[in-house]
Amino acid sequence: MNFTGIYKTLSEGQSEGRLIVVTGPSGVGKGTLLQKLLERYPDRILFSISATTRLPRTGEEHGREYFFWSRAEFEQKRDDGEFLEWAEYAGNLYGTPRQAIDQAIALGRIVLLEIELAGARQVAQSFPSAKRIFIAPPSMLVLESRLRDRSTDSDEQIVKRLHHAELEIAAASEFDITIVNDDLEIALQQLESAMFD
Ligand SMILES: Nc1ncnc2c1ncn2[C@@H]1O[C@H](COP(=O)(O)OP(=O)(O)OP(=O)(O)O)[C@@H](O)[C@H]1O
Ligand SMILES: Nc1nc2c(ncn2[C@@H]2O[C@H](COP(=O)(O)O)[C@@H](O)[C@H]2O)c(=O)[nH]1
Repeated sequence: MNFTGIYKTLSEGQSEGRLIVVTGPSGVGKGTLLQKLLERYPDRILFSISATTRLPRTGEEHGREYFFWSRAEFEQKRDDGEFLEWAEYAGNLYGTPRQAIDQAIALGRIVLLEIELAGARQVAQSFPSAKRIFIAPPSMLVLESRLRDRSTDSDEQIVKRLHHAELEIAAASEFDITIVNDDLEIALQQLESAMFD
C-alpha cells in the first residue's frame, strides 16, 4: 500500500497516526523546539530524518540529523519517487524520504516534518489533512542574530537564508497556526497544544 492509502485508512479511525508539518525561517528555532518535544514524547513522536545535498556541519552525523547524499544520489532517488516532498533551498536539495514515514504512521505515531515552504506546500497538496504549523521569529533582527550566533553558516548562506525568511514569513497565513518563538518555554507549550489538539 502506498502512503496515501495508509494515511486514508488511519484517518478513517483505525489509529491515531498523523502527519504534522513544521515550517519557519532558518534559525527561528524549529529544531530546538522539536528536539525538546521529542525528549518529552519519545514513544509518540517520530521526527522524520530528511535527506540533503548540503555538507554536514560540525557534529552532524549521517542518519541522525540528515542523510547526507550527493546530488547525483539525491536526484536518482527523487526520480525514483522516493520522496514525499523535496525542494531546492539556498543552493542545496532537501527532501523527506517516504519509507520511514509510511511505517510510523501505520504504527500510530505522530510524524513531524521540519521542512521549508516549498516542501510544505507540496505536502498541503498531497496530504490536505496534515496539520501545518508555522514558527515565526519575534523580528527579522532577532532572526538574524540567532543565525549569526549559531555560527553554522557562512555570511553568504546567512544572506540567502534571510532572503528566504522574508518569503516564508509572507506565506505564514497559509498555515493552520502561527507560533512566535520568542520565549522558548511559551512557544513549546503552544506547539505542544497545537500538536495534540
Ligand atoms: N526561543 C529562543 N530564544 C533564543 N534563542 C533561541 C530560541 N529558540 C532557538 N534559539 C537559538 O536559535 C538558534 C537557531 O535555532 P535552530 O537551529 O533550532 O533553528 P532552526 O529553525 O531549526 O534552523 P534551520 O532551519 O536552519 O535548521 C540556535 O542557536 C538556538 O539555540
Ligand atoms: N522541503 C524540505 N525542507 C527541508 C527538509 N529538511 C530540512 N529542510 C529545511 O531546509 C532549511 C535549511 O536547513 P538546514 O539544516 O540547512 O539549516 C530549513 O528551513 C529546514 O527546515 C526537507 O526534507 N524538505
